[in-house]
Amino acid sequence: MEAIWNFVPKGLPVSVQVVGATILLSVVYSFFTKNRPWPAFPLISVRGLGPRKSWMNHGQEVLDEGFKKTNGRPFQVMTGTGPKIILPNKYADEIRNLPELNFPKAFTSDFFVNYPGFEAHRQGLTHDFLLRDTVRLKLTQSLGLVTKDLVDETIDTVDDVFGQSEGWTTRTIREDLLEVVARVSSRVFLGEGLCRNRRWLDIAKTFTVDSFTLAFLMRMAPAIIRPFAYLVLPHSARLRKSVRDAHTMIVPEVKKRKAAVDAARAAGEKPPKVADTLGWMYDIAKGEDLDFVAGQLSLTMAAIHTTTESACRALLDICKYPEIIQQLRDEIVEVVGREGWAKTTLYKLKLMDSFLRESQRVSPLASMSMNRYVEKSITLSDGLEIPKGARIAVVSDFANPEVYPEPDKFDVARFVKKRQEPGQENSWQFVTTSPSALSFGHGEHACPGRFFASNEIKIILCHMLLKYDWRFVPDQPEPAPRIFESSIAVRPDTQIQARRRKVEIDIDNL
Ligand code: HEM
Repeated sequence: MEAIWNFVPKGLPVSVQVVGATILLSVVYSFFTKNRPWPAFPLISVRGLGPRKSWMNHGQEVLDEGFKKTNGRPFQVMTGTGPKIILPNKYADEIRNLPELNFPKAFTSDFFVNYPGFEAHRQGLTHDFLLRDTVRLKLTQSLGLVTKDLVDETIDTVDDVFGQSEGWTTRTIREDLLEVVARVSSRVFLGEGLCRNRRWLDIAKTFTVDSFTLAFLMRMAPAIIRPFAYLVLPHSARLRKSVRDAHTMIVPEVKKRKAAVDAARAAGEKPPKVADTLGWMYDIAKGEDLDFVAGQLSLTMAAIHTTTESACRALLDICKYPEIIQQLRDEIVEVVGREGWAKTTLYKLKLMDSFLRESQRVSPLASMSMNRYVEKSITLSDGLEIPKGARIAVVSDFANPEVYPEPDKFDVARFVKKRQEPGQENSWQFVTTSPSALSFGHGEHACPGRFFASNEIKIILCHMLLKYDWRFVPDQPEPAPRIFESSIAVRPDTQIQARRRKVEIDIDNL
């Protein structure tokens, strides 16, 4: 130590010494924490940029280039938080249930879980069962029970958001659908009171975007200046306020439920039946004192923007292929008109189901899925070794002509036809995952909320298609998506037009 001080010029002010020491420590820290690429996998970059910038700004091009360069072999990309190994789609089935692969840890470093505001992400990492089991064991088992709530809230919300005008009005469609989905989902997540609470709806709508944007911007910054970036970026203050406000609203609800359950137990009675995720989460926690606010924010994050994106793309596809709308309306009038909102109605909307799957195939939310963290080195059946500590993802295969003949064509009935083949009835539903359909992931961690999302989108679309005509804004170019890393998103300023129409059936009173 004394030897180091011998290099420091005599008489240097202490403040300068401190600054110097900080810079030196930063360089040493960056050197040791720099995420190095894995030696056995080619690292891909494009357009003469570094690998990190290439991935952040031209993710899709990097994936195309990677497979071209390696002739379809695995390669790696450099994300803002280290390398990620990209596997070709053929590995999807083989890795889907491997116990060596961890789902939540794949996102730990992407979301800075130790910073205030990222509690929901931390919750997913430390108690991932809470969300998964609440959705899988409670919500999905209660889909029949919650249909009425979904329908009631959709009726009010769609009218509130899109109005009664019989002339064409221009809508910023992503924002509008986000409001609809936030309200309809919150009805089932938090009950009738909070689902219309303006502050909760703002949180439900902004929390995901703020946390993803903040994490993205922090990933762009070199590791050493991330703490400063966190302090100055406005998203972090908004995120912390959202968490505080969510506490104020949700904690009293949790206490109410806890009191009701405790009172019933004390009286030797069965706890009251609940039909919202807050109550279900409390059940799943089995007395463990978990952070239910983070749990709700986590649920909101998993559910609302994904569902909004899918509904939005479906509507854009209706504008792009206007001949579809009459076919979909005919089915709604026939099935919903005949059966109302019976338990099997949504299952019987087979053209709508096929349409949603085709929409997701042609415009997926991301060009890869199945993000996992490798906890223990694995060797796959063809000898491919994936090292412990690596993060991996599998590339989607939505344009494979062997699975999807004429893959460039939008065929609204593609999956109705597939389901009519012998033994294929259940293999091609919107919610069925497979290596060639990774929009909901695949295997043990495939999205447990997809059954709920499917019902919710169908109910919302039934109302929007019967009550309104839809079209692109005349003379405006077709809205292009926004691409970053591997995500493909509808631009927030995307506009289309709506016009109220006469309904064929009284869909509000079935
Ligand atoms: C169309 C809408 C949705 C899409 C496209 C979607 C997509 C996904 C994807 C790609 C995954 C990762 C799967 C994997 O890597 O294998 C996932 C996981 C998850 N999703 Fe969804 N999701 C949607 C809606 C929902 C909804 C509505 C909920 C809750 C009600 C939900 C809850 C979850 C949960 C809890 C996980 C984590 C599963 C685990 O920990 O094993 N999702 N989702």
